[in-house]
Amino acid sequence: MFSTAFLDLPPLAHAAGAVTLPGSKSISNRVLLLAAMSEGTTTIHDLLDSDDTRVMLIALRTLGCAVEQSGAIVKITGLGGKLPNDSAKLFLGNAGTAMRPLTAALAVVGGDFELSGVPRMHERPIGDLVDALRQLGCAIDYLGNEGYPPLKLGAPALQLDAPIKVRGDVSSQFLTALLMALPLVATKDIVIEVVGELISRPYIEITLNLLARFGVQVRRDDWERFTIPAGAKLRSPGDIHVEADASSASYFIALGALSTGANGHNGIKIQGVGADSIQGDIRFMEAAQAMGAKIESGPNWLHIQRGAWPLKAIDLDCNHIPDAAMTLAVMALYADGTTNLRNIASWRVKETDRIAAMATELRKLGATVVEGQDYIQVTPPAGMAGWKAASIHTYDDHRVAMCFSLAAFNPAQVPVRIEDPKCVAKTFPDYFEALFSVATADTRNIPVICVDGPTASGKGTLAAVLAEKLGYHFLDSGSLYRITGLAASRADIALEAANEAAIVALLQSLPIHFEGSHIWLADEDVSDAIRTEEAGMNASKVSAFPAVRAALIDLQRNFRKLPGLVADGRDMGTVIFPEAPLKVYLTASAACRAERRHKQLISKGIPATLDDLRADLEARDARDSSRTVAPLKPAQDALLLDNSDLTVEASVQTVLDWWQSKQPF
Ligand SMILES: Nc1ncnc2c1ncn2[C@@H]1O[C@H](COP(=O)(O)OP(=O)(O)OP(=O)(O)O)[C@@H](O)[C@H]1O
Ligand SMILES: Nc1ccn([C@H]2C[C@H](O)[C@@H](COP(=O)(O)O)O2)c(=O)n1
Repeated sequence: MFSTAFLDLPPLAHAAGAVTLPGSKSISNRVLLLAAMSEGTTTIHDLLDSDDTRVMLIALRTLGCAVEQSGAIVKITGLGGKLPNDSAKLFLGNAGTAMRPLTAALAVVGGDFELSGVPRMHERPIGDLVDALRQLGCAIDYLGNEGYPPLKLGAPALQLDAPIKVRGDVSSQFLTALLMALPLVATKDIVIEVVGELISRPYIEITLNLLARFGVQVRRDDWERFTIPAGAKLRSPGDIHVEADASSASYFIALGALSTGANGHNGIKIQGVGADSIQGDIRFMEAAQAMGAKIESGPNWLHIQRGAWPLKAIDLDCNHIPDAAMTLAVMALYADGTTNLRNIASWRVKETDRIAAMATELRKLGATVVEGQDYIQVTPPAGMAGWKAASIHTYDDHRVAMCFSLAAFNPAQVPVRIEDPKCVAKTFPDYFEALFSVATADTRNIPVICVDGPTASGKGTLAAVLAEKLGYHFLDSGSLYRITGLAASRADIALEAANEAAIVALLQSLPIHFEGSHIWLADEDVSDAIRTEEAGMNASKVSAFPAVRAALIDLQRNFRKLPGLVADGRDMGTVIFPEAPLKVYLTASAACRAERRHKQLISKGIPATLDDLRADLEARDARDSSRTVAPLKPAQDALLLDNSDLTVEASVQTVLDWWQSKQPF
């Protein structure tokens, strides 16, 4: 997951390949609650691991439910509707799929409970559910604003005779919550009557479908009256598999519709969900097809290719696909006219006011947007010149972050900044990794920051922090020369010009691989072995051989991958990435560098003297600067930074400021 303050997406060119999507949030949290409240043990496969499922799991454990987790398999020992802990405070983050159903289940079972969430959760209405539960005799008080969480629940005095009326036109989660809770107390037939037109019906279908899997057949009369039969009991189905999330699939369906192929592949294959999914958002497929996507489907998979181009503008009632419809609003940027998405009032009470958020952010990109209480109309930017690079505010809303990533395919090739990318953790923590696994950019558009300079100037330290802050890959090019020197020494090959060809042959056979900050040679972690002063000097010697340098060029350039790269070394800016948009030449006085290296070695328990270290590093710099090929020197367009009197933090901030000054947002 990208936990950076922002993630800059360079203009993306193509996309092709396969993605396996995480489990559905709606199914995951429903299954967790049903499993916890049922009799028997349920083994849940492919459960979504995200913020919203995590708060549900914590809540269930707090209530005394036994939960065993091993990877994507979770085993729940059901409580059969009886809670070992009937007094608890539950924090439910911003998970509507936890807050609403848990409120209903705990209110009917009874106890002393407090349910709260993040500030936005306390702005999301729950009054209609509370009103319905109070009709049943549940004891519920508001601890903050009337109609909103946090809530306090007490012991109920249940009256099950009269039909329970619940509004269906604000959120279908209220009805879902009642449907899942009432089997816990169904000593007689319990009737629920929906007041107002029921929105988001497909989510109710998921609920009914899953209740049936847990042994409860709800009788439905149209979409107005639901009866939980007397004697209904939740019983574990044993094993249950969670489908991949159809709302998450919408981004990759859109991607297939937008992009041309790459690497000899055409289209996007989505694994884990097919056209016969029980999730309502799968009908996003139809909307995407109406806009031009070509879609094939099989058991648990979809394959999407670009069809009509530009996409066709549509006018659609999106009530049945409220979440996935946000993706249509971004696809509308690539359409041949104005797209009108109607009947989406529920967007206003989701993670944020999604109509306002989408309108604001689409306008930043150059679109013309008209918004109403329950609709949004999007007209694409006028021609290439109409597109603007934009920093997209994401409102702590995962779907805003994910759908706006698609704007990076704009024909004007302007970059898009996604603020707070970690908000995708709500449903799809590795969304951007999945995107980068299928998307490609023109290599020249993938940003590289080069940090070159003499020994112990702090290049590695600076470059690693920059990479972490920007979410970029990191290339420690010196490590490649160090490994080469180490391997040659171990093979008893003297580091002399006469052995250049033998050293290159050895280098080409080396099974080097990188894992985070660790470097492996076959199955040996050589991260420490290559860090000695001797290894540094040996690296300097082998790095003077032109054939060794040539053999390492492609390997280094292959580090230039989405979303970007920070590379440190001696010739990053002059030879390996000469067209990099930012080149930093980092220096510090020899005395200062010797002192830093001295401290570094002493702190690792390695004995060293200051004078020897200074002599060594000056000898190394002299060799590195005087060699014939790719000598150490600043690139002509490098910015010089002497950090003798700067802290690491100050150096990092200086370079980040330089980087920001080059961005269009
Ligand atoms: N601005 C700074 N102020 C103080 N100490 C620093 C600064 N930058 C780096 N250091 C420290 O200096 C030491 C050497 O830094 P680092 O290993 O990053 O240098 P380098 O240029 O990558 O070295 P080499 O070329 O040998 O790989 C480290 O202990 C690091 O913490
Ligand atoms: N791009 C590079 C990186 C490193 N080298 C050589 C010269 C250095 O003395 C040696 C070790 O580098 P370090 O790990 O200390 O950064 O490797 C080079 O020639 N070109």
